[in-house]
Amino acid sequence: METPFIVALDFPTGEDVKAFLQSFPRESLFVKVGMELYYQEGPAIIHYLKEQGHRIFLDLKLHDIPNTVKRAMQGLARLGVDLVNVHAAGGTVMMEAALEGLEAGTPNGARRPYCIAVTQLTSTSEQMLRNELWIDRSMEETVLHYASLAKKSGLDGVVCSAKEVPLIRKHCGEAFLTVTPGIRFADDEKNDQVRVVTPYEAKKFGASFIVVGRSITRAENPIAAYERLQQEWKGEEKE
Ligand SMILES: O=c1ccn([C@@H]2O[C@H](COP(=O)(O)O)[C@@H](O)[C@H]2O)c(=O)[nH]1
Repeated sequence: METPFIVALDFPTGEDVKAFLQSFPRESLFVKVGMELYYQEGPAIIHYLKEQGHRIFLDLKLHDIPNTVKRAMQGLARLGVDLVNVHAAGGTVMMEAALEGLEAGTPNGARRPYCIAVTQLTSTSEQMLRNELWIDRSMEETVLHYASLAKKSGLDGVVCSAKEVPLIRKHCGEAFLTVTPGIRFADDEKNDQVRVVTPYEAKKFGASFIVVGRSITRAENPIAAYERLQQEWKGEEKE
């Protein structure tokens, strides 16, 4: 899945996506389709993006009883996306069922989509963890525990903040994928994100992939923002 940059296509319609992608006429991107877009456009948007040569992270964060997740994953595997996910909070039996569904649904000769688990959303703070979710552990301990459950279930990696990557790498190994949203340039608004890092910091923490939405999609010049991302990843942080 070579490029480390995943562009979150958080748009309400396929037409908006097409208009946005016109800025990148010659680029084969790694894009993320989330709930906003998929719930409106369904499989058609996946077929369109595949035809255009883009790689796809279908970010639907499945979290349900094991049988439901297994059957849903069986259908998603047929779409031919590269990466899908679940919530680790669904537990190991649910995560194992997700993999079984993906394996059953992957067409002969194709590679099954990578499957990763959300540890804790990057919009969650340690205070929310304790006061709302009643998880009486630090953010790092909680994220590491959920990552360990994902690894034990056979998943390929996790969604986490880049801040937690060094700890996860140490315990789950270098091959375990860390896909990290909550990315902002130093001069950006955080919006609803809490555990935020810059692209430069994410690289230093060792993230496998960074997921970038509004910093590119809502930029005045998305191409310039994408190029800035590439520069920062190479180690050149803008002052
Ligand atoms: O913990 C998570 C899991 C998923 N996301 C998704 O990533 C993008 C981030 O968008 P920005 O505009 O760069 O904030 C968005 O699609 C989320 O659904 C996440 O942010 N955190």
